[in-house]
Amino acid sequence: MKNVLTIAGSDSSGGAGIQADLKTFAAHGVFGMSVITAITAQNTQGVFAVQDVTPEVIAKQIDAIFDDIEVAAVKIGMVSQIDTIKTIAAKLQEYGAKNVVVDPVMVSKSGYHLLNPAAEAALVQELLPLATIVTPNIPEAEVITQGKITTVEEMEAAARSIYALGPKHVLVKGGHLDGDSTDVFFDGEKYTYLKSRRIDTKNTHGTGCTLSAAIAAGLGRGLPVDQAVHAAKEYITIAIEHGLTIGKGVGPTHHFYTLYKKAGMISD
Ligand SMILES: Nc1ncnc2c1ncn2[C@@H]1O[C@H](COP(=O)(O)OP(=O)(O)OP(=O)(O)O)[C@@H](O)[C@H]1O
Ligand SMILES: Cc1ncc(CO)c(N)n1
Repeated sequence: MKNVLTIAGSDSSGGAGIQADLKTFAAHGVFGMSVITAITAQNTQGVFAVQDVTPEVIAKQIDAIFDDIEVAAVKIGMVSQIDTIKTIAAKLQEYGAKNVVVDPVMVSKSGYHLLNPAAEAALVQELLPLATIVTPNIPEAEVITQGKITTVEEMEAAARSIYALGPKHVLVKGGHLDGDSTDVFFDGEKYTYLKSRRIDTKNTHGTGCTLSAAIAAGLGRGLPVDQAVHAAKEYITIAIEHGLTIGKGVGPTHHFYTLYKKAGMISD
């Protein structure tokens, strides 16, 4: 089995962050490991508090893993602060981490700043050059490129200018545009479009985390980047289709629908 690491924040309600990533890894048959960057008090209705983990303890968690265990891929999610970002970047370089997926998490669906706005430039400068692939949603791509994105053509232009910042591949996610949910993938030469019809649901908590974790799982299992991205898009689409009405707000997606169905554990 391949070992895949998530470096991200904890979501107490289990729909996003570390918890979504580990469920996604389990559903993909890879062994999941975690470095927790921050603890959030969060549920389907909002984020109520955040405690950042110190850079020293983040560095120790990374050392504990890389000193002992082969890491096939790394996914980076919520990184909170400039010092957190610098610590992660230095450690990943020290250990020569491969197959690095950067999900540039900035603001939660409920509007909470999970990344200190003052740390946006550090995320771009320190983490994007280390990324095998970076997966911004539209608002994140707007911050990175400092421009407005309202069409697929503007997503293409954004993917190209984000590519110029150093990542080997870019996936601009279209979940925030109206109409079909088309993601734009750019490998430095050509664009590929990952289309899915828009699923009419409120249960989309953690979709971005899940997609990036699924890409990391695919890379860890040895898939080429484009195949890992396509497989991850199929996975997130099924997970959204069978999203769970848990809590009073934006519920989580279903990580194990296909597996449970095959095992005869669910009938619908
Ligand atoms: N209603 C929907 N129907 C179909 N696909 C969707 C829907 N919403 C999001 N997606 C898909 O889910 C994936 C995640 O995209 P999205 O833009 O929602 O990420 P995000 O905003 O980073 O998520 P998060 O809130 O977890 O940060 C993309 O592949 C997107 O196309
Ligand atoms: C901890 C955490 N990471 C990422 C997200 C995605 O928005 C979230 N809601 N919470």
